[in-house]
Amino acid sequence: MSINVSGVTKKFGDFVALDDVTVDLPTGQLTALLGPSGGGKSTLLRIIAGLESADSGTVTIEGNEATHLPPQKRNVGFVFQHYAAFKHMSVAKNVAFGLEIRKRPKDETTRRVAELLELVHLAQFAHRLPAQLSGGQRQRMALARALAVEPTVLLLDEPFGALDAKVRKELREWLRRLHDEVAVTTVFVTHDQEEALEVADEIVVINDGRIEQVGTPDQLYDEPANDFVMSFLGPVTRLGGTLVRPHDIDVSTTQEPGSVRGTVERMLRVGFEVRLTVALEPDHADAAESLSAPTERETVEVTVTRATQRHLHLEEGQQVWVAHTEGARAVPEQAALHTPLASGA
Ligand SMILES: Nc1ncnc2c1ncn2[C@@H]1O[C@H](COP(=O)(O)OP(=O)(O)OP(=O)(O)O)[C@@H](O)[C@H]1O
Repeated sequence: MSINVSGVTKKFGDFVALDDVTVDLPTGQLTALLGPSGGGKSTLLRIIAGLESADSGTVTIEGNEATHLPPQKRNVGFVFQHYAAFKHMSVAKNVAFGLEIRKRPKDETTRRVAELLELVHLAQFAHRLPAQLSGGQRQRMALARALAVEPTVLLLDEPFGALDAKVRKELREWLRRLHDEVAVTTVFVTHDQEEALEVADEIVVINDGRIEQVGTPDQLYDEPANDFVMSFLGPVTRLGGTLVRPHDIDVSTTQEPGSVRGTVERMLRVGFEVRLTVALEPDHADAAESLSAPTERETVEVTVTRATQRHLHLEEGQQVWVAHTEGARAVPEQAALHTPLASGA
């Protein structure tokens, strides 16, 4: 195990930012720390980097006890959301900086910088100033600079967070390819579930200073440990006291065993899929209650393909029956959900 965090607690005054966190981050992999804002992701990353110290617990990097080592002795590379480049130095000089202060031979530095600029596809911009680069190019320069000193571990704190959606998407595909080429153990912070699912080998879900689940993207998506992880990783809806993904619900125009009757209230076509909002028939108990206090009908979100919609001739106002698909992942609904349901996210 490359990075081992054991029993780490961090408080800011009375506020517990990390609560007895233990996790192993595997060597050579790309791991995402994923969770909502304020959950403690950056604090954990900064403790691994040595930029913040834990109140208790230990950090080991490649078998070396690092808990009390200063950042420069941990051999980690770090990239922040807003990268502070040396404004008056060329891109090549910025990348060379770490090698020069380590007094590496000049020809070695020149060769290494050329290699790195090639790797991050900035070779043609070597002599530009950072201000003459786009935001995405600047972040690639930041990565080259962090990689220059051959860190054991690369730590990225929302590296693409300040960029627009299109560039962000390009850069995360690029990061995945870069990691496949360089294979340095990389940990990156993100609050974007799509980014984590698309890029990471392993995801650590952090919420309220605690780890909710650790697993591969498939494990987290298919076998969420609890309602929080399930809601955070993709759209969910409620049916029969459980949380279920909208595409894990079958729609039928005839009654099937165990199905619930409802009416298609809204139908929205989004690309290749069709999203239905089905208002469920209240059961007898609810119906009796609603006589005294009329309440809104319970609705369930269902996603079907265009082919299914056409085949069943589904339209608004139509009566349908809904049921969990066989083998659907359904997590019992808890009294209080940690986050609002993210339907259609
Ligand atoms: N230096 C500090 N002093 C006081 N509170 C802090 C400090 N740093 C972080 N916190 C608090 O600790 C909690 C966790 O912060 P952290 O930055 O680790 O969260 P995060 O999951 O990275 O969130 P975000 O995605 O918004 O960056 C937050 O509530 C934050 O306000």
